[in-house]
Amino acid sequence: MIEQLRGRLVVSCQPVTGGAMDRPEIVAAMAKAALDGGAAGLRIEGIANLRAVRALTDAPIIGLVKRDLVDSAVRITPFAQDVADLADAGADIIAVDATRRDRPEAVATLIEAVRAAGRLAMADCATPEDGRAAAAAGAALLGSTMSGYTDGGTPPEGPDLELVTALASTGLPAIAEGRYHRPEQAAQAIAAGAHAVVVGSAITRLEHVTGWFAEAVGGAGTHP
Ligand SMILES: CC(=O)N[C@H](C=O)[C@@H](O)[C@H](O)[C@H](O)COP(=O)(O)O
Repeated sequence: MIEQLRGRLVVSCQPVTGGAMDRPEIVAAMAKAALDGGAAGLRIEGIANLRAVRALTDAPIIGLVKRDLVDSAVRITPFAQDVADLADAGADIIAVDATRRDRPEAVATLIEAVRAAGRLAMADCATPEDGRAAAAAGAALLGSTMSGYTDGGTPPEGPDLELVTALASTGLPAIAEGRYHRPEQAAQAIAAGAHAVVVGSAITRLEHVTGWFAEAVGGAGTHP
């Protein structure tokens, strides 16, 4: 499963929440189009979306659930029950937030739940320390997913290639993810030691990509 992703592109098919594309059948169509375009794997949020995509491909799927909790800023797969639901819906790899922030369930508990379900744990990290802790807890892959999103400020413009290199130095496969908006940035990630690159917004968030162009010519959309 991990070998299938070596040096390849993973497309995250996560529509803007509540947007026009936010329907399982559309997520499934985006996933099929991404595979047809050369993606080796997919990253899919939500149980209904995951079931719709699983029904049409055997390609590796990274599954996650996002929750907006009142007492924690952690959003990605915060509960062991989410892990069980994702495994049941057919995720091959299960992504969990691996940042060291206040959270309802410990990172180690979530990784253990992934392993108990017979799946591979992807630790979504913000720092090299997150990666080292997740590796010690049994994660199979380390992602740079959370870099730039944990301090409440505006994230930087570009991706965090330094973190990719740091995560790769643990010896586990490092997944470059977060703000890869151009093909040359994805290629740089592989050169920096990434095992695979996840691209989301630039491929599957039509509102975002449209907004980049609309802003450039002086307009504004209704979605962020
Ligand atoms: C921080 C967070 O919650 N990231 C999420 C993780 O699944 C998604 O919203 C991102 O779209 C994904 O990481 C891909 O990144 P980008 O869309 O920048 O290519």
